[in-house]
Amino acid sequence: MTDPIVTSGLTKRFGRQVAVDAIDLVVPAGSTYGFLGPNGSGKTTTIRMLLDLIRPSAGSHEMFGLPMPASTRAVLPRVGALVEGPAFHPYLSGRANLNRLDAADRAADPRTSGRRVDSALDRVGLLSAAGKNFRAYSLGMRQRLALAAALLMPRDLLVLDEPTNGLDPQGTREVRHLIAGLAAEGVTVLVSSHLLSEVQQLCTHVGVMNNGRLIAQGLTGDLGSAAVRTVRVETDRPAEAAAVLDRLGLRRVRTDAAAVRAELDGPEPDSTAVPVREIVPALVAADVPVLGFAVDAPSLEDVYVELTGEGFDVSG
Ligand SMILES: Nc1ncnc2c1ncn2[C@@H]1O[C@H](COP(=O)(O)OP(=O)(O)OP(=O)(O)O)[C@@H](O)[C@H]1O
Repeated sequence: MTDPIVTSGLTKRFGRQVAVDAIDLVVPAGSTYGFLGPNGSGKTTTIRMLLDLIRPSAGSHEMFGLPMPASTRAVLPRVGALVEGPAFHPYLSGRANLNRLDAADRAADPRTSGRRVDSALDRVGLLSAAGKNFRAYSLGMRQRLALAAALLMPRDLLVLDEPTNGLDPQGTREVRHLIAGLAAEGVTVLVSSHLLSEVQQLCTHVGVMNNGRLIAQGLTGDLGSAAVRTVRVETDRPAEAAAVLDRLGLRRVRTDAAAVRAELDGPEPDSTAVPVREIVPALVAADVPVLGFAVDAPSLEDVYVELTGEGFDVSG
């Protein structure tokens, strides 16, 4: 199957600032692709270029194998998008707002409009609040309505920019569930997020943006295993422990008051990696008291921090 999104050197400059810097993004068919990165890293700008809301400064992209923006009219009906929310009318109900949007879609059959609108409202859990005025909606309800708007027609690809922004934990879980359900139906989903835990739970693939560049991309599981494992030795003699780890050939040995940490292996499978089982005996042989010992497998968070040098808001 053709990949729904393939970009080549896609670039956007605002004046002198390079917001998106020559990225080669590949969103495979059937994937749930988590587009991760800190605020300002270029995710929204990328999404806006993909949807032809702004024109790239350089590079190109294809969607479903068709060149963009030349094929916008053929491609966009296959794409549901949640980007900066559609303009909802504040004095109309949620349902009336969707009715308007549905009526404006030339591909939508007016005879089945009511059914489409109700089913979209139901999917996002807004059916019972459908009659309320939009302006009485909470931020979370507005976000759900925007999602419902993206789901009015069946889509091959959904592009969701921070869909859980403004949602409470319950709402976040529901949106995650909804996305998982759509993915299970075969819809490809590109979802941007600064929430690592969200991406880890939901996405088959991950791309990490930093300073406008796509610095990593691949299967969610592979990204974690590409990073190094670390060893942590708790001891009241950290300097001596550090000397032992150093001698064994561990990398980036660093100490604090009560522990020593070091890297066990490099990013690639490495035949020169130090066997874990040799570490504690070597410490004991050097008379270093070992009060605790752990090998930490890297999480996606470690990879992210390693790649971007930034902390991550994992709690949301
Ligand atoms: N229309 C614009 N004019 C000038 N600069 C812009 C414009 N849109 C975005 N930028 C800049 O481009 C950079 C990338 O912004 P973008 O919104 O794509 O990041 P992001 O990763 O989506 O972050 P966020 O999660 O905060 O939306 C930022 O430095 C931003 O200030």
